[in-house]
Amino acid sequence: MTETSKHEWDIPATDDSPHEGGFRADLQITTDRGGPRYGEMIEQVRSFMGKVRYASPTPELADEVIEDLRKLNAKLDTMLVDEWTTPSGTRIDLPSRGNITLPPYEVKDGGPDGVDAEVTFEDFHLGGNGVAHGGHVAVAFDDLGGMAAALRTGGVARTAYLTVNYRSLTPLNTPLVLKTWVDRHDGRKLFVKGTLHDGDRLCADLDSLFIELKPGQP
Ligand SMILES: CCCCCCCC/C=C\CCCCCCCC(=O)SCCNC(=O)CCNC(=O)[C@H](O)C(C)(C)COP(=O)(O)OP(=O)(O)OC[C@H]1O[C@@H](n2cnc3c(N)ncnc32)[C@H](O)[C@@H]1OP(=O)(O)O
Repeated sequence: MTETSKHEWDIPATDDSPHEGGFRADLQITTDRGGPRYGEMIEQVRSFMGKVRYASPTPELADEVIEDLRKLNAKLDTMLVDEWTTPSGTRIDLPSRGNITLPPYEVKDGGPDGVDAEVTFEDFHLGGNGVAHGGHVAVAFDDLGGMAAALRTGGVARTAYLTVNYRSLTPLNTPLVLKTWVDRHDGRKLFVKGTLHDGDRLCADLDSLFIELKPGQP
């Protein structure tokens, strides 16, 4: 981990903020980390990952891309912080909170009754035959199911099981409606259901259990 603090939006990692269990209790939700163009940077990376999925470079082009990527990786090496202070995952103004490991989604409505989001699986999320990889569908359900649980309890929960039923093919590059809601809440157990629709067509549905973490639980 390297430290830099050249800009007001650089928040360096420190050792004095204790790790309190699996998720940090004082997880900050911010819109300024990473600067005003962080979202654009994430978009470029997403677009690059999608192209890599389909690109068949000549050996010469592969050489060039490797060189360019080395330079880019070296740039990012100068500004790495820990997972609690990276903008990725806390920028609620950006799709998927700026978290590149999630398919991009926008929360249209969210509260104790559930979450209503629009998700788009992109070229990067290709499984085969032009449609989304089932694992990426599960990732979207995990995050937005976890969000429904978090918004119900006011604290972060962890996935105990996640069952996804794939009912029909999930298209790429199409805005889809993903809904999650707490079907039953029993002590620390939150039984979360969800659906993913392409228009009227059901692509997949979710049956899951999230467990509310105890204070300090790793
Ligand atoms: C502060 C701000 C708040 C607002 C924020 C709003 C914005 C929020 C935004 C964004 C949210 C982001 C959301 C992200 C979501 C992602 C979540 C993940 O992907 S998590 C990673 C994958 N999951 C794991 O790695 C788990 C590994 N497993 C464990 O850690 C444990 O097994 C755990 C925590 C799940 C349970 O362990 P135990 O020791 O705490 O609890 P025990 O006693 O075992 O279970 C409690 C009850 O649940 C049942 N249970 C547990 N696992 C079960 C299972 N698999 N099937 C059925 N029942 C199970 C047990 O039988 C027990 O039930 P009985 O109380 O006795 O009735």
